[in-house]
Amino acid sequence: MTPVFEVNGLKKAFSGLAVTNDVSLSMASGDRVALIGPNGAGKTTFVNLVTGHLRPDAGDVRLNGEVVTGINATGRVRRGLGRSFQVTRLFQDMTPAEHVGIAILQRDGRSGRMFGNFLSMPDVMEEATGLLSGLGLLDLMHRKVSEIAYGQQRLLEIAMALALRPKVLLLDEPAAGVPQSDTGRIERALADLPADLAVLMIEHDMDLVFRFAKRVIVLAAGTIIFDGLPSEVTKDARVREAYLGSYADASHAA
Ligand SMILES: Nc1ncnc2c1ncn2[C@@H]1O[C@H](COP(=O)(O)OP(=O)(O)OP(=O)(O)O)[C@@H](O)[C@H]1O
Repeated sequence: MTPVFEVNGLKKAFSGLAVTNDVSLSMASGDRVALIGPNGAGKTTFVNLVTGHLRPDAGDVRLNGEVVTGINATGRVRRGLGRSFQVTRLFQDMTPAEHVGIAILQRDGRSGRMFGNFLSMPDVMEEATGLLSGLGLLDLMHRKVSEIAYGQQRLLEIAMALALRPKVLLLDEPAAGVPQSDTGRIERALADLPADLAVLMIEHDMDLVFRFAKRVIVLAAGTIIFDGLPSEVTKDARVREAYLGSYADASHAA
């Protein structure tokens, strides 16, 4: 079966320093993969190469078998690549309903002149309501973003990414900055993501990684040093040395 997402021999250097160093991996529909690694390992650079926000020096990115390396970020979104952002990029004066509504219109190529009255479009609002309801945001859908909690803003980002009906979803630290009391909501949202969606999550919180991922990829100094089962990652000598030593030595060690 053709992988839904694949990168081959991806390379990127900044000022001669290899930040992505011959990275290859593939994912199938329904995969739940965590990408971890120490600060500066190159995780964000990798995501930017995949989304089309950075151009690789070598290698290619494929979606559903199609090489998209020469296609811009918008074209990749149209081909099924979704992304939520590490830093919140929401408009404080707009509501969740408006954010998701705009994402739906963009997906359908109906943006532009229709922005003004889409809140009165039954099909758009029905879909937006369903998405926001699925993420526990129904009661807040007509409140301003500035009035809702940070954890709920992160959920809204996921709702917007899902509105684009991705086949592959990149989640950049979905729980970062969310108070402990609200991380349960994020975890539930992750558990409820569509079963056939391939999800690649960058995350530092290892407890969340172990609850979410069926496969863990470890990046260190731009190179994949481990790609395998969560139960194996804490036992791997290179991973322990590069990243997980203290975690693996704690009671979580498998
Ligand atoms: N545009 C750039 N120009 C020069 N160097 C860069 C650029 N972007 C990233 N780097 C460098 O590349 C390396 C990897 O950075 P990157 O942000 O991809 O790592 P990361 O694994 O996402 O780190 P973190 O977990 O801290 O977010 C770092 O040394 C960083 O300083």
